[in-house]
Amino acid sequence: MATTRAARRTLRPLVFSPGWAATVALVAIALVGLSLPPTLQYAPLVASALVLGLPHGAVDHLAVARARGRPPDRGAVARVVALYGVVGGAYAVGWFLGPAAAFALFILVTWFHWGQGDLYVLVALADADYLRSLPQRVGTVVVRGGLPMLVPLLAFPAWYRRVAETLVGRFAPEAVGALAWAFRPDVRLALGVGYGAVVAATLALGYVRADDRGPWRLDAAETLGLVAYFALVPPVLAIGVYFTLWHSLRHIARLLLVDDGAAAALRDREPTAALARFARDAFPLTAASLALLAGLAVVVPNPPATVPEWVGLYLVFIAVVTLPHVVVVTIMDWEQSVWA
Ligand SMILES: CC1=C(/C=C/C(C)=C/C=C/C(C)=C/C=O)C(C)(C)CCC1
Ligand SMILES: [Fe+2]
Repeated sequence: MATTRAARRTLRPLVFSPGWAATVALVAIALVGLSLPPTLQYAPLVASALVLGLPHGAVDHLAVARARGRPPDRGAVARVVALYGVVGGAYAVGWFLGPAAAFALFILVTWFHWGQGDLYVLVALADADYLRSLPQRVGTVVVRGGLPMLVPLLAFPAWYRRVAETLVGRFAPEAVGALAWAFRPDVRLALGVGYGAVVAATLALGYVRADDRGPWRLDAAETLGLVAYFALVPPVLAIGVYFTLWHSLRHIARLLLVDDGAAAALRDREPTAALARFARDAFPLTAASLALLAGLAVVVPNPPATVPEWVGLYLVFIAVVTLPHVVVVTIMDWEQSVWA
């Protein structure tokens, strides 16, 4: 991977510490039995529309060319815009036609995408060379993506169902019934047992194959720490913090490393200058996204009226842009040999 050591060294503490600090703090708060007021629980997800969250995808139009080591020209930008129009547009129509299926797809796509984001960090920033084979890397994606997408279903099924209802309810409230099976205790038990087996097998194989145990220990500590986090912290708060300070921050670090100007700033130990470049690149499409979100609020059958309903609609919007975003990130994975 053609990223210089100096740039990675500047980046590493900035990438890992905020996510760790926030997860440890929220686990501690949960363990002492405190619960944050609902407004505060929604705050990180609301803030993600402006800070880190939405912006992390708003440079996709530049990211593919940069990952290929080329300056993004008009053609490259136009191709990504077309990808968003076609793939995102089709999926948006899908939400109107079959909102329950669209929700299930959202969960599966996020599972893959948040898993692939962590796989990149392990390989590129944490030197996880014990991940030697494709099955191990697939296992790692299943494990890492399952932390935010499956653990809350096991620990907080009522919350999970309520969020599903709020998303699906913008289109057809009764359609959520089609998902009832996923919340049954026997289904959740089976999912939990199967997932636990994949976690144990993936970590055990990594342990055996690790020459240097340091990166493996980091992987295991993050995995088990996030199991505790998603099992104890109420899901809307947990996902909001994870989306911004974990997934998005890590992806932004990846974007800085493929932007020559930002990488040079990182080599000079000027992370603020690197971040300023990112903010400038991300601003136009973040603003455009918020305008599209406002448009979506007008055309859905049941426009949002409360904060949770607005958050539900925001998540539908995120779902729609995440599908093309995953295509972009998967091409980056390919260019950067993340899977092999
Ligand atoms: C809020 C929330 C949920 C779903 C959140 C999702 C699916 C977010 C996806 C965000 C993406 C894909 C961002 C882009 O990278 C759950 C799990 C239903 C549980 C209850 C709280
Ligand atoms: Fe992402």
